[in-house]
Amino acid sequence: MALLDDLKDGLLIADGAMGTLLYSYGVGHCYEELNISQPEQIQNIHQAYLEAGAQVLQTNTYAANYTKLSRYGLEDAVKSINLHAVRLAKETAQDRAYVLGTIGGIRGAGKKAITLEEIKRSFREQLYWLLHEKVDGLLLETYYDLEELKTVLQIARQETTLPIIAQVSLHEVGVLQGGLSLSEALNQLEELGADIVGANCRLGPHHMLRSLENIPLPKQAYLSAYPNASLPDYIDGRFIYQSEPDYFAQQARALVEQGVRLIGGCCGTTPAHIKAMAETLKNVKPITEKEVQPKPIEIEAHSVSQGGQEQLQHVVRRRKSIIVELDPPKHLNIDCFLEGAQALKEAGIDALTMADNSLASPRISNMAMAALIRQHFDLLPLVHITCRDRNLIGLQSHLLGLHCLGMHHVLAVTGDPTKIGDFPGATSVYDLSSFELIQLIKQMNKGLSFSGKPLKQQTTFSVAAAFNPNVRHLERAVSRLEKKIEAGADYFISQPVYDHEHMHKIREATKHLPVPIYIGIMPLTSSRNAEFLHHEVPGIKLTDEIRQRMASVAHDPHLSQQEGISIAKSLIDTAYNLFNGIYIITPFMRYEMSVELVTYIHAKQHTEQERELHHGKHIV
Ligand SMILES: Cc1cc2nc3c(=O)[nH]c(=O)nc-3n(C[C@H](O)[C@H](O)[C@H](O)COP(=O)(O)OP(=O)(O)OC[C@H]3O[C@@H](n4cnc5c(N)ncnc54)[C@H](O)[C@@H]3O)c2cc1C
Ligand code: MET
Ligand SMILES: [Zn+2]
Repeated sequence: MALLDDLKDGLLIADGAMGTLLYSYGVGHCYEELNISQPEQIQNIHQAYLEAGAQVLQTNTYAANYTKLSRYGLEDAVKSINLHAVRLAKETAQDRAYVLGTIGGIRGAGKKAITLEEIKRSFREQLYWLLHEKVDGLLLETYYDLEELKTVLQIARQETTLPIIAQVSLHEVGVLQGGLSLSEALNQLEELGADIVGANCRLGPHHMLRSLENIPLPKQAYLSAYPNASLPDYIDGRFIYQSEPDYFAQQARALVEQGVRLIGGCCGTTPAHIKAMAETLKNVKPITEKEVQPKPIEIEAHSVSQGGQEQLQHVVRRRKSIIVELDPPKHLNIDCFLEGAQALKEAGIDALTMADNSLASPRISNMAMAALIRQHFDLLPLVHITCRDRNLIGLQSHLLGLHCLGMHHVLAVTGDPTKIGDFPGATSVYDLSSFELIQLIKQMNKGLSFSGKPLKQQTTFSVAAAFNPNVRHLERAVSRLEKKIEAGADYFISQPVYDHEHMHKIREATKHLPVPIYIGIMPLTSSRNAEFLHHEVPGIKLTDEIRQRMASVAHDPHLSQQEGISIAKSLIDTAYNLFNGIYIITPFMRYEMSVELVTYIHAKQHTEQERELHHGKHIV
């Protein structure tokens, strides 16, 4: 409790970075493992911070949990790494500094698909050993995801009465990923029992200061800040931070004027920064009152109409609806694509879906082709977006571009692996999973970027997600759909299905879902095509009967195409009675096959309407 007593009417100077300092010395391996293999190196760092004037030291345990250590095969070393870390810091500190057991956020800047259950397990184990070794307090730091920080804070609060410092990290000034204001986040942390609340990392002193300006002093808790030294530069393959200790010290003073009482440094800071800061703050007293002009974060979002365009998920609830996939060409002769789009428009489809480099092979950008078909044929484009080809920056810029072009229908998918495409060595990005991409788009629909920055307008995306029903355990695929709905999916589009019985099973397994499904139908073009799809394309399985039917006409290309159409029609007959949405996938730009199937569906609809009319008349 002494630490908190000291803060009652004074400041506490904390230490600076551990990780980036080790990195600057050339350490390229797990930093926390050095507690065991190079204890003197860690103690030298503690010693240097202590001599610089730090009154609070952090243990070298930022990533010393099961989840992060397992990346180095060190998952069994959680206990020893944490125990050693506390001993090293305490031996150095003696009675001259407090020792905080540090536990870093796991989810990091992108909300990686790691469950809270796993985070809790990892956290509990590390917490146990840090408390066991009698630290003076806990430093929960670098949490970009508030949900994660709140979860672990509650666990820590139950386990100890020691001082707990809870620090978030921000991408943008004053606002958390997801759009919550820093002030509100700190409020919530205080309510959950954090003794000191604040922010660390990511922002240099300038942006940290701007983030803390205009936020009120916490009610009971104290305020902390551990800014980075600067923004990092990338020189000769290494990240370098500007080293300007005097500037850092001046900014630290300004931070104290905003109410900060526990002040240290994060990435890029060194003992020189802490020394300059300690000297500058020597006789400085904390502020006790702060006048704040509350400045609510202006989302300024207003929605933009889609020009009367009804979203597909509503259309398909109301009536039968057909969408057709026609993929952009892999070459620059686009005549055939445009002819196909025109023919499909005339056949009366609801939307044309265009893959995003499907099978991981480059095609003309679907955004460009979408612009062309809208311009030429006033056809509704549905643009697939994969997480494979664009990082978090590229994805957002792509989505903003689509919105500005008036393209509001997207399908959010992971993307086929590059291994199966034309460039098997190409990198795959996967900054986001398909679930996270759906969430991102839905956040943009609220007027916020990934980092919480206001977009000044709400996007109006209607978001489809992928459904692969061709799996052994259908219930598992359905539970993925449920998660996608939770993430915000408005409707589903499925892989092609080639089995009548399975189609009934799919209907049974999905009928409870609150969102509609477009069921996939792809006409086969030949027996070879059928065999390839069956044996080599992930997510597609054909029945023996269908393969035999195609094999029986293998000698004649025309007959093969006819047989393919006839199989597709019979699958449509089944699908038609079970689902309102039909998704036809055009094989090899043979759009005339898709046109024939669309016409077939319309004829069915027509007959049905006639029958209903007739029946109705009869009743009257
Ligand atoms: C309608 C549709 C359109 C598509 N368009 C494109 C496109 O334009 N470009 C492109 O490159 N790819 C496209 N794909 C392929 C798609 O990206 C991959 O097939 C993807 O892995 C499945 O969809 P998802 O991205 O939603 O995956 P998710 O459901 O998020 O699955 C991601 C990972 O989980 C695994 N997984 C999926 N289901 C299960 C399960 N039941 N149990 C355990 N693990 C599972 C998968 O193997 C995958 O590795 C499309 C797929 C569909 C259905
Ligand atoms: N305190 C930790 C360190 O300096 C925080 C790092 S933030 C990525 O290593
Ligand atoms: Zn940092």
